[in-house]
Amino acid sequence: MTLKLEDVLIESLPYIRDFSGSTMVIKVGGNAMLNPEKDTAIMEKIIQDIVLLHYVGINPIIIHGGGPEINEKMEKMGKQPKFIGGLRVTDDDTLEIAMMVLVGNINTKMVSLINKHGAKGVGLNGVDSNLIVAAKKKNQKIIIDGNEEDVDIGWVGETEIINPGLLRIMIENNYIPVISPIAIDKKGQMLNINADTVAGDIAAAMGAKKLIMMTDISGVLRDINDKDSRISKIKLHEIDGLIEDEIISGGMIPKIKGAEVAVKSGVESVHIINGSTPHSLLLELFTDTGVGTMIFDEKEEETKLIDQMNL
Ligand SMILES: Nc1ncnc2c1ncn2[C@@H]1O[C@H](COP(=O)(O)OP(=O)(O)O)[C@@H](O)[C@H]1O
Ligand SMILES: CC(=O)N[C@@H](CCC(=O)OP(=O)(O)O)C(=O)O
Repeated sequence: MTLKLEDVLIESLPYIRDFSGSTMVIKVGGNAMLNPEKDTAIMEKIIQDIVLLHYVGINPIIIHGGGPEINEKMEKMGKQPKFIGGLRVTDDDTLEIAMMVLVGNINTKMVSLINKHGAKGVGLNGVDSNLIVAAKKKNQKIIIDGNEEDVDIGWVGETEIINPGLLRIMIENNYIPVISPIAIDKKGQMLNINADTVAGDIAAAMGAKKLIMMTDISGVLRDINDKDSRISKIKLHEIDGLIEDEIISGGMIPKIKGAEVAVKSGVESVHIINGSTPHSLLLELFTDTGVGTMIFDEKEEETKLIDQMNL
């Protein structure tokens, strides 16, 4: 059945009413926004949707990734990308490349698209006004040839403090902040930090209503080889089991952990959706059809239901 435009608009009304005035953190993954042809068509569609959110009264904060672009640049420079637990092993050169790609390239492109569509974008990274203060991540234990070894993964950050003052000023003044996942430590050393981790931390610090993570897959799959096995809802207490049973692996680990941090801090729900499906963000937020995986705290849901019954 094709819905008429007026039906679609009316269906969105309760959502717009509920979301207007709230802050939403939107994490746009590198895989979601760049198609293999490297044109900016998908990125532009995502940005159009975000500008629309802005004009219906939502305060969007964008965190972007760029993993595949960093891989490509590294390979061009003769370096082999390496990941441990979903995090990039980052030596001096890799940090330079990551900053070049994230801050210099992707961030600027996204801001220019926001401006093109009539809103005011501002590019930031964790160094600006000490937005993301991090510490170098401790050595990671991994199994090599059956033996447990301690591996230094280099200039990778683990969030210590988020200073959201600058973000609040921007939102109050109608700017859309676009944040690259580069952090700074207390001695002034730059650190590469996973964009999902940053998104979870910023959503928590800003008391966001929702965190939306846009990736290249329709959500968390029970079987990674079966695209019809999407888990539509994950409760907070189910997360550890999904990691232990290795249902969730690789790049999905920092995503679900970022989601956990956000929900534990009071963010209503986190949604993992396929950003390369055009306008999936609008479908997820403004229609009755959920398109991805929603992560939430069942205890909060129960309290909300009881509150509604007592009204
Ligand atoms: N259970 C799972 N369901 C879905 N994707 C998974 C799962 N486990 C691992 N993944 C992997 O996580 C990837 C998404 O993470 P990542 O590549 O880091 O994306 P992004 O660049 O959008 O952050 C998927 O493409 C998939 O390969
Ligand atoms: C430490 C670490 O892994 N940093 C990430 C930062 C970019 C990122 O997170 O990009 P996606 O969202 O596209 O995966 C990296 O170097 O790839």
